[in-house]
Amino acid sequence: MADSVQAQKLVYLVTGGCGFLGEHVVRMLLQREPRLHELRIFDLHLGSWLEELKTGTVQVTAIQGDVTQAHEVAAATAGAHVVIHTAGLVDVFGRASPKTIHEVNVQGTQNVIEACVQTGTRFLVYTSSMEVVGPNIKGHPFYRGNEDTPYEAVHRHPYPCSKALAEQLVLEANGREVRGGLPLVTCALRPTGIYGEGHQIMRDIYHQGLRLGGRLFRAIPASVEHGRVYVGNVAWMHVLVARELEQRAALMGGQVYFCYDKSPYKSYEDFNMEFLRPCGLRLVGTRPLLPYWLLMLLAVLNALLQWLLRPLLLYAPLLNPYTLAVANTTFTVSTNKAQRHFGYEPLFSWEESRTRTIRWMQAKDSSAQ
Ligand SMILES: NC(=O)c1ccc[n+]([C@@H]2O[C@H](COP(=O)([O-])OP(=O)(O)OC[C@H]3O[C@@H](n4cnc5c(N)ncnc54)[C@H](O)[C@@H]3O)[C@@H](O)[C@H]2O)c1
Ligand SMILES: CC(C)[C@@H](O)CC[C@@H](C)[C@H]1CC[C@H]2[C@@H]3[C@H](O)C=C4C[C@@H](O)CC[C@]4(C)[C@H]3CC[C@]12C
Repeated sequence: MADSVQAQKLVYLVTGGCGFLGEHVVRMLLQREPRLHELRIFDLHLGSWLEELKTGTVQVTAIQGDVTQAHEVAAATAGAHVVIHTAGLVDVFGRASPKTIHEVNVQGTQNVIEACVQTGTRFLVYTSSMEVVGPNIKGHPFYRGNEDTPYEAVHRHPYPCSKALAEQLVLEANGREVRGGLPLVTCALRPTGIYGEGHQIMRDIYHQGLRLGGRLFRAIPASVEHGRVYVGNVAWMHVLVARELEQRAALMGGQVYFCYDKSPYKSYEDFNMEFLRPCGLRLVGTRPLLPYWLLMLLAVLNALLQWLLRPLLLYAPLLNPYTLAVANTTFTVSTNKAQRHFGYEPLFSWEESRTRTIRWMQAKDSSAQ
């Protein structure tokens, strides 16, 4: 793309562009992709903040649409040079049915692939997830592994199953002929737990702490490492991959890359306290206050309550059997494949990532008061 773009201006499509990660990808493209002519933002729910983006030199086109509707995806894709597909149902709390999760994450991704083939779009970057790999249903730890580390990736939960299927579709589509006779070039990025400005789960945990008098009670051993990556660095990796995919198609096409940066290896709870402590919360206990079996019993009761209440209301607490198992299983990555293949270096240091996230939390806190 580097050769051809000097003459032509690029059209990008970002699906899920109004989501937590999607918004950062959109803003990063506008800031750091000088060859952009048009940026199409496709989402089921368009944000009002999109209006502020329409004052620049890049044509910003907001498209309200559903990835499960093939014709809507095809219409949004027609004429695009690159598709960054972040749209998805990120649900591990039982809010959506397994069927809906599959329709959005798997069929939606298939629709994006077919749209690229039918309309002649040659470059597709898919936002996959660490959960394609693990933690698996056996609770096997993945300790500072990389893209080549052997690991039994067996899943039962609808979300990781859907992400694994979607990723497989994307990678298998690499090399397919698109309209015009050239090959489709695809790759998949696997973020670990993303944090940063706009992270709803962090906001939920903060509000849970406020309801408990400024305290959170340790449920996970501090020794259980959970990989986290700053949203700005994940967005940057998406922009970089999209830029390099044509020039390095032979190397990058059909590849997966973990998203990583210099965020420290900590337990999920201890990592969150990096941002919640400056907001006045404290984590009670140097080790879990309740034994794992009792936590699992509470998690199962939450799942039962969710099922019983479903006809009346949506009860979707953070603690359920799946979230407890994931939080309780070490899963961290240590890799430099993205650096080796396309020169990725984190754009934001750990200190910058932490400061930005704290500022966002505190701004949210003050606006909520
Ligand atoms: N948040 C994380 O920690 C994390 C980690 C790894 C991977 N991911 C992946 O990153 C992507 C974005 O995740 P996120 O955390 O920003 O989630 P999010 O829910 O904030 O954003 C998803 C976006 O997709 C849109 N969307 C959902 N269904 C749609 C549909 N049918 N048609 C069109 N748009 C639809 C939503 O409206 C939303 O704007 C997902 O594919 C997710 O699997 C997220
Ligand atoms: C109630 C306690 C046990 C509390 O510690 C639960 C935390 C739990 C809600 C999170 C622990 C690990 C998180 C997941 C992980 O960061 C990676 C993910 C992959 C991504 O594709 C989607 C989000 C997620 C599944 C993320 C969701 C929240 C946790 C399960």
